[in-house]
Amino acid sequence: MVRLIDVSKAYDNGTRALESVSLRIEDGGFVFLVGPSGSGKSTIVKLLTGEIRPTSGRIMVNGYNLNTIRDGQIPFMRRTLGVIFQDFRLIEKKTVCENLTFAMRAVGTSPKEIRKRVGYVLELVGLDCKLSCRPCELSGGEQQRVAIARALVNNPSMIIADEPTGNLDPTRSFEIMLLLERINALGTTVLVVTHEKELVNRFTKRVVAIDGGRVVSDGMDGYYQNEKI
Ligand SMILES: Nc1ncnc2c1ncn2[C@@H]1O[C@H](COP(=O)(O)OP(=O)(O)OP(=O)(O)O)[C@@H](O)[C@H]1O
Repeated sequence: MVRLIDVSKAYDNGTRALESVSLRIEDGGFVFLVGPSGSGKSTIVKLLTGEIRPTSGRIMVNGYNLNTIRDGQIPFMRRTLGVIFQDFRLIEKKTVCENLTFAMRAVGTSPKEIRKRVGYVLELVGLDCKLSCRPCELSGGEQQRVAIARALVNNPSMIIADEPTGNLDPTRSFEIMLLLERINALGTTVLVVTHEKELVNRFTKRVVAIDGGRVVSDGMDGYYQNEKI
């Protein structure tokens, strides 16, 4: 479970990125986080991953209190999260299989478990036939599916997808959202940051909208309630 309680963030140059944000995402939830450019979406993601600390307020992520967490515990907290970015961030010189294996070796998984899990996640994202390809041999949508598979290999409780469809055409974007919906149905909590209004409107999901660093709406309607956003 994720909780932000009255969280504010001012950067070193004085920019007030978030003002008293409170947000709760239950285990197994699916949430779209939407808002215009500069509204504070990435700041929320960075706070959740422990990349930055809040100026005030409390943050809990999957059982870790980020206000009191020791530096040595941050890698363990991060293992509860799988993060996906707009630009995929795959290792270009490695094959699909090696990209996934690398992420699992980094946390000390046994070779037997790696083989089993890599096969499972690649089948889940529909890329089991591409395991020997390098990223440059794949389409944008396929590369994003590899990035999703990599985020899933270590079995995180939650996937955070930061503009996962920003580089994809509408059909591929919809397929990626369907895949994230399927992953959510299998039990993983999903937070998707996006500005793609049409895409959000195709799903009936909780939509949290932020503007000027504040939560301006939070509802299950599956559409932007605030026309300005
Ligand atoms: N490292 C930083 N130092 C100073 N100000 C920052 C920093 N990072 C972000 N900001 C400012 O904080 C505010 C929120 O930025 P943030 O990146 O969270 O917005 P966003 O909603 O993710 O925007 P976008 O959709 O364009 O990525 C903006 O005013 C931005 O200029």
